[in-house]
Amino acid sequence: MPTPAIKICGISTPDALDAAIAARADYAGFVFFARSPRNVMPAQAAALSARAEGRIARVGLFVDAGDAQIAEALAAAPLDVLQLHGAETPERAAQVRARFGLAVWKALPIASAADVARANAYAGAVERVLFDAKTPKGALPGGMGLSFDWSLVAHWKGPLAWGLAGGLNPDNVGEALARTGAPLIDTSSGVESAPGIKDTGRIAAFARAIRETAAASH
Ligand SMILES: O=C(O)c1ccccc1NCC(=O)[C@H](O)[C@H](O)COP(=O)(O)O
Repeated sequence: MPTPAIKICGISTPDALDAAIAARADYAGFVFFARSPRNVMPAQAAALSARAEGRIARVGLFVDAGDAQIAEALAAAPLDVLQLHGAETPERAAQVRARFGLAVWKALPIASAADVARANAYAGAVERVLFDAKTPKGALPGGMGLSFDWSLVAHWKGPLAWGLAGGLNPDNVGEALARTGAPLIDTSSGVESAPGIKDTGRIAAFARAIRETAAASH
């Protein structure tokens, strides 16, 4: 199995960003959502974006954001990908892609096969879907350390690129990769010591576990 792309989400400090780069992660996620313990303010995002430029791709995460909020973030911090993590429809996602001219990823909350099937509607509207765990009503829509039944997306052959998220950490990511063959793996709380506090050792261990699993499959 090829080594999947690795995304470390919820980065809010230079140390965490440097750890993701040192671990050879492909994507660093910055959360623009006020309720999140990982929320970054525009000035903070600007510094992180500049530090990341040319070293790791920058993903901005938004939850049901209007154009004005996304434009404000982009004015402060150039981004390479916009990740939509709310209830955005395929039409809204396509609108965001056209308006900002950036790759768009749509996160989908998964608890059943019907949830996975919803991904098909995003073909042509976004570059990638990210299968994540469904979180309880009223809770944050991501970054909760919850996983879902990986067999629902095992070796998914849909009409667009995809990724796996939700409750992944250095201890379980090898099994998740072996069981799903996901081409992109995303984590946030699984590489933290407390909500919003990234642990550089866990970031390194996460990437190592992924590479060891991929290498062992050859
Ligand atoms: O991380 C957050 O605080 C967050 C807040 C609101 C929407 C999404 C959020 N995170 C999304 C991510 O990309 C996470 O990496 C993904 O949900 C997996 O999180 P975790 O289960 O903690 O690894």
